[in-house]
Amino acid sequence: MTTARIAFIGGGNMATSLIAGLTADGHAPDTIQVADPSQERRETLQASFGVRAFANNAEAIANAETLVLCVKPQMAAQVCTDIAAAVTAAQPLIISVMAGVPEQAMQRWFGAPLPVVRAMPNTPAMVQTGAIGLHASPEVDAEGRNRAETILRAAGLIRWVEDEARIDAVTAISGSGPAYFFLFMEALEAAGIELGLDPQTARLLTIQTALGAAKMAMESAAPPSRLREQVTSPGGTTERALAVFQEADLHALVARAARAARDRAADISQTLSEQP
Ligand SMILES: NC(=O)C1=CN([C@@H]2O[C@H](COP(=O)(O)OP(=O)(O)OC[C@H]3O[C@@H](n4cnc5c(N)ncnc54)[C@H](OP(=O)(O)O)[C@@H]3O)[C@@H](O)[C@H]2O)C=CC1
Ligand SMILES: O=C(O)[C@@H]1CCC=N1
Repeated sequence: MTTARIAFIGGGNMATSLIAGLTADGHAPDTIQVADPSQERRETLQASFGVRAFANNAEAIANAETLVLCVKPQMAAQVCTDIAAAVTAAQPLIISVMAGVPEQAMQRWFGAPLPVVRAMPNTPAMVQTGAIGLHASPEVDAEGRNRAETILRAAGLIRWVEDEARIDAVTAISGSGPAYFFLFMEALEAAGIELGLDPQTARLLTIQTALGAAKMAMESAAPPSRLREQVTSPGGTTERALAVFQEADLHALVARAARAARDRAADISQTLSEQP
C-alpha cells in the first residue's frame, strides 16, 4: 500500500468515509492530513484514525502528493481560490468528490491545468461498500489514475467513465442512490407496522431483506429481473404486490427521479462554469 502523503480539505461525512477506508486498508495514518474549520471534528478525526488535523487548509496541503477536495459544491470556488497558491506549490494530484463541480472550473480557480480526478462516491463508503464513479482530466497520467484507484478502491467498488458529463449520471444512480433505497426501506418498514408487525421486527425484516437481495444480486450470474421472477410464484402473493407497483409505473417514476438528480448536477456544473 502506498504511503504517499494525502491531504483532505473538509473533514465531514465523505472525508471521514474515505479516511476510514484508507486506514482500514493499511494506509499509514501519519501520512493523512485533514483540514476542517471545526475543532470538534478535527479532534474526532485525530482520535478515531490517528490522522493529522489542521484548522488551516494551506498547512494541510504542504508537501501533499494527493489532495482530496471534500467540501460542499457551494464552497468550491472560494476554497479552491483560497488554496490556489499552496496547491500550485505542492503540484498534487487533485481528487474531487464535489458533486457537479467541473474539472475545468477547478483548474481555473487554481490558475493552473493541474491533473484532476473527479470521484463520485456514496455514503456506504463508510462501511467500505461504496460505489464510486471516476473520471480523469486529460492531465492525469497512468500513475495518477492508479493512485486515484488505490485511494477510492479502499472505499468500495470503482468504475471509470470516459465522458465527464457521465459523472452526473453516476451521481443520479449511485451517489444519491442510497437515499432511494433508504426511502424504500422506510416505506416497507411502515407498511409492516401497518400490517401489525412490531416496529423492531418490521425494521429488521426490511433491512435483512434488502441486504439479502443485494447480496444475491451481486453474487448471482442472473440479472435482477430473473431473481425477481424466482420470487414470484404464479397466482401468488408477490405477483399481487408487483401488479400494484406496475400500476403506478414504477420504472417511469424511477427514471424521472434519476433524471431530476442528473439535471440538478448538470445545473450546478453550468452555474459553476459561468462563475469567474
Ligand atoms: N454525502 C454524500 O452522500 C455525498 C457527498 N458528495 C460530495 O462530498 C462533498 C462533501 O459532502 P459531505 O462530506 O456530505 O459534507 P459535510 O458537510 O459533511 O463535509 C464538508 C466539511 O467541509 C467543512 N468545511 C467548510 N468550509 C471549509 C473550508 N473553507 N475549508 C475546509 N473545510 C471546510 C465543513 O465544515 P462545517 O460543517 O463547519 O461547515 C464540513 O466539515 C460534497 O461536495 C458532496 O457533493 C459526493 C457523494 C456523496
Ligand atoms: O445530494 C447531494 O447533492 C450529494 C451528492 C450525491 C449525494 N449527495
